[in-house]
Amino acid sequence: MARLGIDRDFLLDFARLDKPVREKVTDTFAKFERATHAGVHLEKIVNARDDRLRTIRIDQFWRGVVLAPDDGDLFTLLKVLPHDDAYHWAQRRRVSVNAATGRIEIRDSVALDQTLPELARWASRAAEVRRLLAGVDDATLRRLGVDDQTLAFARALTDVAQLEAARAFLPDSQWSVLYGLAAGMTPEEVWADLAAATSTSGGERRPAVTDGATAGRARFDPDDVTAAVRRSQDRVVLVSGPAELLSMLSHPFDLWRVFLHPVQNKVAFGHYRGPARVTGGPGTGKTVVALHRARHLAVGGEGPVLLTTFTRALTSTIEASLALLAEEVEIRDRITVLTVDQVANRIYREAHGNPPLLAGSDETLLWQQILAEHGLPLRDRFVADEWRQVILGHGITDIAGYQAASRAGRGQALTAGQRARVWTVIEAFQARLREQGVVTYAMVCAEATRLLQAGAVRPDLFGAHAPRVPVPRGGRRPFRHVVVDEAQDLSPVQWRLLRAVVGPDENDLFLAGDAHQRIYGNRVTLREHGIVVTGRASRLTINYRTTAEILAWSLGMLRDERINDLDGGLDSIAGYRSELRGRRPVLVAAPTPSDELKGLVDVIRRWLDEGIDSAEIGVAARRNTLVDEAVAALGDAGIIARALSKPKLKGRRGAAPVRPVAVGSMHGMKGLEFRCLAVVGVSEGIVPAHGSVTPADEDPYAHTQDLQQERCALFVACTRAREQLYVSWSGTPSPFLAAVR
Ligand SMILES: Nc1ncnc2c1ncn2[C@@H]1O[C@H](COP(=O)(O)OP(=O)(O)OP(=O)(O)O)[C@@H](O)[C@H]1O
Repeated sequence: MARLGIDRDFLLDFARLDKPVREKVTDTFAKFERATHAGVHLEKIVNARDDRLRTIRIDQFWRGVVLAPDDGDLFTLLKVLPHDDAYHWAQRRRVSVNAATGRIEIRDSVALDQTLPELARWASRAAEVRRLLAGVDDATLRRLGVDDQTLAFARALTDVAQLEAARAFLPDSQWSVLYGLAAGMTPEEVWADLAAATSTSGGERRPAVTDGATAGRARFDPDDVTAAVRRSQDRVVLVSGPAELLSMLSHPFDLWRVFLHPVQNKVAFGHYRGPARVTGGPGTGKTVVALHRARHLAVGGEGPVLLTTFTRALTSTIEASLALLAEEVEIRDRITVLTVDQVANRIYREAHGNPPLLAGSDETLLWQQILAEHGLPLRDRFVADEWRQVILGHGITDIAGYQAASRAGRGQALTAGQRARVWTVIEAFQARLREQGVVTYAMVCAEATRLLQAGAVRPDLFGAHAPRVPVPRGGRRPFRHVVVDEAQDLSPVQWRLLRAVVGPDENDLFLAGDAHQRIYGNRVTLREHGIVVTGRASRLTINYRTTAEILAWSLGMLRDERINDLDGGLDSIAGYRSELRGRRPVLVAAPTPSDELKGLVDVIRRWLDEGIDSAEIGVAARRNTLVDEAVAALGDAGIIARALSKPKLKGRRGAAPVRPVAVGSMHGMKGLEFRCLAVVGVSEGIVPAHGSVTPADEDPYAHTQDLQQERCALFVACTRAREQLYVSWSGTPSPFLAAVR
């Protein structure tokens, strides 16, 4: 049966139209979809480079451009433009099937033909200039899907700026191949991005990039455009009916809902025989993948899905995105979105009532008091972490267990004698908590884990979503699947809880995270908690959020850091890239803090004058006092701003909603993004924050880890910017800026 496909570019055009035109477009294509194209008139285009391109009338002024292959099986909406532009666009374009991926690609054939001679002339005149892709031979380019016309163009390139300018007319995936190679990626790395596409599209075997046996042999029918469209999940979505069409057209800006990169697609919809993990730099779409994964598992209907992370601010952004992705009530109801602490709390409450929680500051005081009483020359933070990370984190209940425990990632070694003394202090601490009748968050988590392991938790505690499989492997648990976002910041005790909340089974745990964005002091080796992802780990490398300029600058801050992953190895920033271009970050030194705030007001005013919506502007600072000062300075200048930690501002009844500039701590920025972002107070003594770094002479290991955490917090803040980043300080700049100033 004939079907309708929507191309990514069509949706982007549609998003930019005025509402009345959008309504007409929606009407036209809803009719088109209902009539299954019979009786709908598609206009041929005179002088077209590709006669499979047609136009469709929307009204007197607007036209849609449709790819209508000869077999009439699949119609793809490519563009929606004013009448003359639509014809002009379609006349110049040629559709082809990429030889490496089998997906469709569209090029501006006329522009390519016109640019090539000039480029070749320039290249031959500048004979001493090295050709951009001199290091890559033709056979490799062909294996990566570069065809004759693009190859000729690629050979004439001498500068990456020429390639950037050619983005508008080269076929998409071939452009990405050339750009990746020009940026220093190896053919194998470029291939890895492409190869994933084909393993999700019908299971055709893909040869390695170096596989000489298949070189030059066509693997996909170059004329079968319909098959190519079906393989192109990253740019065309096939509509399953009018409801899906309307849903897509009602959220045209949210491309992530429908178009996934082949690697994202493969990871989100994969079948895993156990826990799986996806890593990737900032903005590579890990949250997007986690959301699609959760929906996919919910659609699978094997049982309830927990989608979890570590803060409430993150769960609220996840909730909002999930509302867009899982619109069907039945599917949405199968997904529970809660922080790990909320899950623990609910389990604890069910068994024991509300936990009498000890405030964090009181916990610190108690540790200090007990350490003083026992005369143990260790820092309170060290012993508190030892208790949380090692003892509660491994469910240790006696001294023998502690003596035998792995302390991987804890730094300072402890002899058996020292461990015995630490154990005594910890016992005294726990006894004091019992006397006072209070518990800490970590204890709530540990107790919830114990209850789960003892089978003492009702399987329907989080909702009555009876699993289709009556008793899953590993016994009844509240969830059949768990999807974790921002996995790098969970603590060992939280991992134990998550391991216990879902039975060991296929597709049980799915983790998304980035060790470079670890902003809390948790060091975890997942294997120790029964979560083994070996053979089921993937990495995303393309940043969809931030421009290449902002990304490269931010990555510069982490270049020499040794970042531990979640499995005892090291993570790397190699290969993260963005294909978006923009302005370089602006760095501003102010003589005094008040001058710095004046500079902040000026830059925000400039952004507002440029037409940036105030809600798309953010300000980040390390200290909460600086957050308050920034809100006040903006307020005094007549710019409405809100501290993220404070309740939302309410407008007057009937008035337009208030859209304040968001001001938050670097930690509070996690999970957010802004078109324009100012990071202020990046001065010595503030970044890294004074009290947050253990002095090197007290504990060199903790010192290094604390510094890294602070550096990561600045990195997280800066990578929230999509288009413009402004970084300022007063007095001496932060030492973290030394590498990038
Ligand atoms: N396939 C896609 N198509 C369009 N936009 C995408 C795609 N994938 C991700 N994005 C967009 O990129 C931005 C970053 O995505 P997301 O928040 O999922 O990344 P992340 O890896 O979780 O980032 P971080 O680790 O920095 O929090 C979002 O605006 C998202 O909508």
